[in-house]
Amino acid sequence: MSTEQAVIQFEHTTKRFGRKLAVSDVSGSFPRGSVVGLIGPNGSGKSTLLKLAAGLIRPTSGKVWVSGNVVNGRIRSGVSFLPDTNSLYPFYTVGETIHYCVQAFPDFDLNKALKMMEFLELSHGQKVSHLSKGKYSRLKLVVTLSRETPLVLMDEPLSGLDPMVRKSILKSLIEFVDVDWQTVVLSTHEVAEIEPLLDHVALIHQGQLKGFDTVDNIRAEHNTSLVTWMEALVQEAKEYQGSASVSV
Ligand SMILES: Nc1ncnc2c1ncn2[C@@H]1O[C@H](COP(=O)(O)OP(=O)(O)OP(=O)(O)O)[C@@H](O)[C@H]1O
Repeated sequence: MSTEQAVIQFEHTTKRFGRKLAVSDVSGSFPRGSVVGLIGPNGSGKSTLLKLAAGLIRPTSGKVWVSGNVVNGRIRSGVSFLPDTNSLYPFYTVGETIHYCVQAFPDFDLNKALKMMEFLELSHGQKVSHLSKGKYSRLKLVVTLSRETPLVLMDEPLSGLDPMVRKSILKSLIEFVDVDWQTVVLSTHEVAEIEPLLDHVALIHQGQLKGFDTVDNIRAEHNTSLVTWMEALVQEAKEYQGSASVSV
């Protein structure tokens, strides 16, 4: 895939935290205009890959390209990032948070935010520190998805949302994304729940990219669900490691 077609490109990207190898020699491209699911077991390196693409951390070696430019530091424009931590100012109200975003991000679409807030039943006067976990997660989604950026990165966007509603919430919010020019990459453990929303899926295991394909191909060629595809590849990787460790 050429750099023009790819919105994110990893080129032998490695990230170490001290002695811990979090991402190991990942090479691959994520295409423009799709919804990509980053899946893998706990601690496999999903968050680290997203942070590398957002420029929040730097690779130990190798490169990361976003929209054709090498990532050298935090990207303020062109990328909207939803972290898996509590990232909102607790002393603001919901309305003040939105106002802050309008000031901070020239690409913030206020009309979109207001529509999402209405749909998600968020009231302007509520203080962020008083929001329930679910409402807090909803506000994070509004803040992230209201930005008109070519790349939207979301780390565990379903966390904190009530299992009864999270699928319908995410489905409705993804409809606010214009896949003609925007790409969404989201990490999740809830593979089965989000399968219908995804165009592509990338499987990360022990810091390595073990699989990348369209969801349609996985269903057609492997005649299986994403969960089964993921489990088979993880098992294969474990068996390979087992056989490699006994060979001399
Ligand atoms: N700042 C850090 N310092 C030390 N180790 C880290 C740091 N961040 C991540 N790691 C380690 O790197 C590995 C990959 O972590 P990462 O958070 O990227 O995985 P993940 O797939 O997002 O996990 P989860 O699904 O549990 O959120 C883990 O072993 C983790 O403990």
